[in-house]
Amino acid sequence: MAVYTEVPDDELAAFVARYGIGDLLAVKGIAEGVSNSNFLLHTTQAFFILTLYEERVDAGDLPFFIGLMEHLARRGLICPLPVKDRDGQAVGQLAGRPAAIVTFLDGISVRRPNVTHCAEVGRGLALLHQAGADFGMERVNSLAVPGWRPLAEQAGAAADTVSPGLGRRVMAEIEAHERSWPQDLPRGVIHADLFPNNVFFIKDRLSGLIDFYFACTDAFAYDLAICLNSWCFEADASFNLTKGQALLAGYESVRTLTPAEVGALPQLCRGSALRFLVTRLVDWLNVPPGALVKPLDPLEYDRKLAFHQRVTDARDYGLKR
Ligand SMILES: Nc1ncnc2c1ncn2[C@@H]1O[C@H](COP(=O)(O)OP(=O)(O)O)[C@@H](O)[C@H]1O
Ligand SMILES: N[C@@H](CCOP(=O)(O)O)C(=O)O
Repeated sequence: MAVYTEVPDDELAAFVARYGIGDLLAVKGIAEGVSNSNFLLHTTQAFFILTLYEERVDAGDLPFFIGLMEHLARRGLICPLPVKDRDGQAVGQLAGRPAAIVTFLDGISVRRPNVTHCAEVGRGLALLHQAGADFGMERVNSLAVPGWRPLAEQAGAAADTVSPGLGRRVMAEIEAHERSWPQDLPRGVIHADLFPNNVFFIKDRLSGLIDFYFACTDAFAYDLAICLNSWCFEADASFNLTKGQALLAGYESVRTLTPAEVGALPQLCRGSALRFLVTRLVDWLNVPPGALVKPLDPLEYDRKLAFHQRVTDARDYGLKR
């Protein structure tokens, strides 16, 4: 359960009162998520989500995240809308942390996506890329290639306690990407963490996207690679080509990939598997004492990486050309 920060009742009541969202009827810590502390608020008006931003989120980035959700909502994308307090501010301080309240989205996330879900998320991702096109702000991706080595170094020799030889495998992979990461691909606002837990469905139709706290300015095809990794593998680490085909076709029903993006896709998939391998590895080795959180398995991404290392052509992911 991701609740790192406990909030005293009186502080919470005073915080909520600033937002004019009715009186608090109930509050529950939310079990899902690993990055921030999230609470479901039930007030006399509606349900809301309260997020306390934890260490991984730089407070200086909050105007980008908040502004992005407002922008995407204006462009018709269904995503949480930050609520403003009586001074017109979306971000306040609660229990010593920056905190915000956003609207609650209906729908449920799926644990085992089917082919229809994959097609829907591909289409949704492309719509997000389009909707972000005229968002005026930029944010550097702090978890792009230059961010991987410091994380691997932080894990250090302890990586091999998770799996023998893991530290060496990760370093070799980082060096390969540092030498040859594709440049000049079409770029713009990307979600950068559009995993199944961050996408809601109602009856197999995508109903909303959440968790924009890794969003940044980077290559669109890298975002697509993150989705291929998180939506199209089976539990036994085999890649499901039908799901890959559906996800890519869903994406291209809105935005056609350029030849450069198609050519780069295998390396982008490899790199994005590595990105989640290294962040999970560091989290696995550093669970904060007392935090109610279950770290995610880094080796799931080690197995996915092994698959990508054998791929040479975007057709291996289901691209039809
Ligand atoms: N706007 C929202 N509407 C409905 N549920 C939400 C919303 N935001 C978050 N949640 C719930 O909270 C969980 C954790 O949120 P998430 O943003 O993924 O946290 P984290 O930033 O820790 O990853 C989600 O899986 C979902 O169940
Ligand atoms: N999606 C990442 C972890 C980030 O978790 P979230 O709860 O912020 O979506 C992973 O699977 O490693």
